[in-house]
Amino acid sequence: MSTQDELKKQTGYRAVDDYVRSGMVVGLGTGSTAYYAVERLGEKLKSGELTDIVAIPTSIRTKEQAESLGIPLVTLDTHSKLDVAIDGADNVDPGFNLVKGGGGALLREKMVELAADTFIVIVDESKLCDGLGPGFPIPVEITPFCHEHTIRVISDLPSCAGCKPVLRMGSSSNNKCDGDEIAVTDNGNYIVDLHFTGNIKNVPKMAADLKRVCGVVDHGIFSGMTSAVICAGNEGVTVTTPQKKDKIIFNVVVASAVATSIALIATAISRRR
Ligand SMILES: O=C[C@H](O)[C@H](O)[C@H](O)COP(=O)(O)O
Repeated sequence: MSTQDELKKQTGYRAVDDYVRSGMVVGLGTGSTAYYAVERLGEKLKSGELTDIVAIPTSIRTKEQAESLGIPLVTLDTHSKLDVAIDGADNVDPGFNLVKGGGGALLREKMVELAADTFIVIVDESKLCDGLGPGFPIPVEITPFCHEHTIRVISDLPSCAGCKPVLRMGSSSNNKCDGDEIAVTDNGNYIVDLHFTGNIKNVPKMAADLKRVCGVVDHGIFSGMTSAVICAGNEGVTVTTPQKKDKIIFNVVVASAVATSIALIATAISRRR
């Protein structure tokens, strides 16, 4: 197993160990990192450490893996609310915005993960970035009908200015666009990968603009959804939550406000003397 796979395994196992309890409805992500969370869940069900679990897979690949491990599966049609969903990501920025869909599963992932009370993102440290855009192209799932027109409409959006749209070829589960055939998602759609050379200036605006294009089914920007990021690196595994980060920022702001006030009072006192 490569070092990167070892890190992926650490995050996948940690997510199941920390966040999955007996009796839960669990969303199963897609990709080489989520693979290990599914593996761990199967292992714990088999050993009896976890019982009474049902899971919702986010792709045909994950469904097949879960079935092979004997994990009981349901769908959003019968279970509209999940306790927890665990999935990888292609990029994570400091504001917990994600790029997903490198494996072509973004639509089912977003549907399932939006329905979860807690959404745990599992990544190795190579996925962390300063800003979305240059690190990984933004996948957009579009209908096959007149897809060239839809791609033109997307590239004409002011919020997508400067992006290079590339229709995904070959397998939907890589963003390399190799192969002679257009890649088709589990939902029968195409994917266009938007390549940016610099950081996207206004991620929420771009996400909203993309969503409004008729012909776009959904996009791979997942904002405001993350409950925690479990990240494995050479230094170990860290768990970061938006609340924890806000608290740190708040503490820094309060500390600097207190320091400024003390300095002002000290200056005022020394002037009086
Ligand atoms: O469509 C695929 C998903 O969004 C994956 O979660 C994402 O591409 C990360 O996959 P991996 O863990 O294989 O890097």
